Amino acid sequence: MNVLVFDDNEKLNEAGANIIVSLVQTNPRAVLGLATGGTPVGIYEQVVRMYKQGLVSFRNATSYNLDEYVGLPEDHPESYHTYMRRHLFDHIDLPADSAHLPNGNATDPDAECAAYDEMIERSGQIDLQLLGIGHNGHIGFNEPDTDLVRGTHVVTLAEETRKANARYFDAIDDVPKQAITMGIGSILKAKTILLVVRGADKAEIAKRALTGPITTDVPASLLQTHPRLTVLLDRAAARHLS
Ligand SMILES: O=P(O)(O)OC[C@H]1O[C@](O)(CO)[C@@H](O)[C@@H]1O
Repeated sequence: MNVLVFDDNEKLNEAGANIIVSLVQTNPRAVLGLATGGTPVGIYEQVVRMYKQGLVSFRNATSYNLDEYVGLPEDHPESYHTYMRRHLFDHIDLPADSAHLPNGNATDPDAECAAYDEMIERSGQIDLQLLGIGHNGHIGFNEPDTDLVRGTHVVTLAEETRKANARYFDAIDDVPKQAITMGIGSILKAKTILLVVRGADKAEIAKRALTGPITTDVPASLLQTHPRLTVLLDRAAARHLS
């Protein structure tokens, strides 16, 4: 595990963006696993800046997002489809048909999940999976549980997750109760993983995830088993790590 701690969030964003951009520069056909939430916004800003400087092209790349809410229209301002367009896809040359997110409005969600896994498989697996972490240790929307699911699946969101994400909606009742998420197995199959953790409110879970026991109670703790994991933390999130 390669752990890097930053005093300055801009430097963290640049480091994260550099990892993504360097991968696509050396492998223009790279398969990127992308994340949403507050955590990666600054990294996407830096990726867009580097793209606009002509340093990289995503023309031949492919992306798969971790998750999408169930039942939210694709063009809802808080859908992850909209998020990705707003923060990244509208600003780079990644072809629209190469940018994949689960369809949270599929009439047959199980078939949608199976098809999503098959597509990732056909792309030859994810080269770099970008991840944030929930306060309860979720990655993607894999919530703490007695068992974790290997592939893409429909998940019922933990109340804590709905409360955390309520800041983006008018009211907590508007936050969807379910999502489609890539499973822990799909995440761990990525060739490299880039976990980003920011803020004092994530310090406790960062410590549990990175140094605590490997347990389904903290899904992110399974990342300790990955041979090529890089973690970027700001100083506040790293304060319980020695
Ligand atoms: O970055 P945030 O907004 O704290 O969210 C943490 C994680 O939870 C999710 O919202 C669920 O996938 C991720 O997008 C994110 O990485």
